[in-house]
Amino acid sequence: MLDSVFGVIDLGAVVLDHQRRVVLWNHWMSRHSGHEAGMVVGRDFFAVFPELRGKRLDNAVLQALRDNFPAVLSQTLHKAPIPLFANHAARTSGVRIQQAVAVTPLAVTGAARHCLIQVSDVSAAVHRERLLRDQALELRSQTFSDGLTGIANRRHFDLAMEKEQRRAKRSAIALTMLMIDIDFFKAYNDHYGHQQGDDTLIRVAGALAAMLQRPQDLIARYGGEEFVVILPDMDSASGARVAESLRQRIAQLAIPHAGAPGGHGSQRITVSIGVATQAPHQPVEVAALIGAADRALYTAKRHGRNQVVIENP
Ligand SMILES: Nc1nc2c(ncn2[C@@H]2O[C@H](COP(=O)(O)OP(=O)(O)OP(=O)(O)O)[C@@H](O)[C@H]2O)c(=O)[nH]1
Repeated sequence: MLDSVFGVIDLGAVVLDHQRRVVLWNHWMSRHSGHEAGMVVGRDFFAVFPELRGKRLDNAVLQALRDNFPAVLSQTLHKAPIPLFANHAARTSGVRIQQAVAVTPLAVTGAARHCLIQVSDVSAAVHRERLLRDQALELRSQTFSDGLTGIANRRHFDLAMEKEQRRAKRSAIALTMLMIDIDFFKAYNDHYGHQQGDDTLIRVAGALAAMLQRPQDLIARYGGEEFVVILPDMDSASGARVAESLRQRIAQLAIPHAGAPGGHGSQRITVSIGVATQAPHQPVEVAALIGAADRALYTAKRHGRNQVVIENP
């Protein structure tokens, strides 16, 4: 009866004696390892699978036989320790079964301790797990990026800004932020239509993002045709230089804006930028910093747009 059970269970079962010789080898093991029981019974398990010598399973078997300790091999660390294959095609292409392996000491009357190695096929579970992880990553990136332009969204900005402000305060370094707004964008939409408005937003966002070179800099879509940039560890003068280069870059794109009031930026798409800086030893609230950048932007708009204005919080 036990033989029949061992023969049909959907699990690899191997019993080793105290010398690590194979005593029992079930049908599942024959099918997936390519070794028939007749070929392996009586042989050292680690001579059958020499690549396992000195590995985690070797250690687990030693502990079970010597110290009477059971062990479960972590699935995340040892995904496919034993060369076992679902079928011939998988063997040819070298794709192993993903395994969960447990080693259990076995007391045997009248003989030194044996151990049982159980191997289950967790390929489906691993596959499902990978799928779920990929989906979670995808969802996470959607939660933090703007659907239209692909740059960070407002939520991402809010979290990053809080974090950078705390870091700047703690490390007594400067923190600069820019608020950028496309000029006469309502007129652009009115003239070219909303679809082309969207395309232009994508182009402007891409051009601004490409100008930021330090990995710690972050550009986000703040809403509508407004963008924000966080420039950690940057003082006001350097921040203003970055802002000016961004302004020039957008003007250089030379995106026609026939709907802009005559004379403005030679009727090209332009941006106005407000700059605000938290000085190294003068931390302010995030809201105060954003407020200052916003006021600077408003001043830039009032003074004719297509320009950079600095305001301290
Ligand atoms: N195509 C498109 N337009 C948008 C989007 N979000 C906001 N807008 C438009 O952007 C325009 C912003 O206009 P306003 O805030 O009045 O300012 P403006 O016309 O840019 O003028 P100034 O900012 O004063 O230079 C509005 O017409 C919005 O409809 C978007 O996702 N796609």
